[in-house]
Amino acid sequence: MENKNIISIEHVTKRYPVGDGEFTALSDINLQFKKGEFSGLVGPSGSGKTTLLNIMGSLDSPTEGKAIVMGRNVAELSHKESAQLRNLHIGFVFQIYNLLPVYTVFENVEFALLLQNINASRRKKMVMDALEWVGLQDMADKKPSKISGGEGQRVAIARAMVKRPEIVLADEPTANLDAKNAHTIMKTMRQLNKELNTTFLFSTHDEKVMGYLNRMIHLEDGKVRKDEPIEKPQYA
Ligand SMILES: Nc1ncnc2c1ncn2[C@@H]1O[C@H](COP(=O)(O)OP(=O)(O)OP(=O)(O)O)[C@@H](O)[C@H]1O
Repeated sequence: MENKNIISIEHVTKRYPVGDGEFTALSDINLQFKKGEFSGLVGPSGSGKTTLLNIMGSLDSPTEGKAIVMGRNVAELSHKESAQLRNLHIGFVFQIYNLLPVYTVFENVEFALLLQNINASRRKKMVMDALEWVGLQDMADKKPSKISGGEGQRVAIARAMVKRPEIVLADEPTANLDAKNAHTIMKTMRQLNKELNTTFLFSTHDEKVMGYLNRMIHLEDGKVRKDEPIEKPQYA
């Protein structure tokens, strides 16, 4: 996989039915991502960032074109196969996957492993390693209501990373965080990107997030306006 594209988006168009007509959220998008990239989709609200992340995460399919993720065309996968692709290879840091309030931090992270056949002691080690990556090993037994927003977002990163996925998709990961926490979680993800060669792809409006990216893809009205490599990110 080293030099091959881990994600390839080929002529992807996405239309949603609205009333009697349809709305084009993505229009003929072509993008390739290599393993280990740390890149982001940026653009105004409604430009199609989340729609594109959903397609890359095999949560949605294109109306036209192909999304090839780790060599698999997501539109051709059965329900079970796309669930498997997500469970084994893709970590999500999405607002809609908030932490489950009745479970502890440990259990929230462990959930990502329960669909895999991993014994309890190995799971425990993996969860504690993931909590250590984000600096929360001492908070394993707390409930989400007893930790801060920034810590909660770090738990979400641990949950996305615990299975050591090849790809992490993060939709506005710093939303609702103050500057200090935003920098902490971005530094954590950059570190994991370097250490584990995990491919990260963000959707963001946040200048702080942009300051860490090695590549910035500007979306506007569902089209790629600019695809910009960044030699020297501001913070990285
Ligand atoms: N299920 C849907 N049905 C109809 N229109 C939709 C649907 N999902 C998204 N859209 C529309 O597609 C466009 C792109 O939405 P998307 O959420 O991808 O934008 P975004 O760039 O992520 O915006 P934001 O930064 O506000 O999250 C928007 O105009 C949105 O209203």
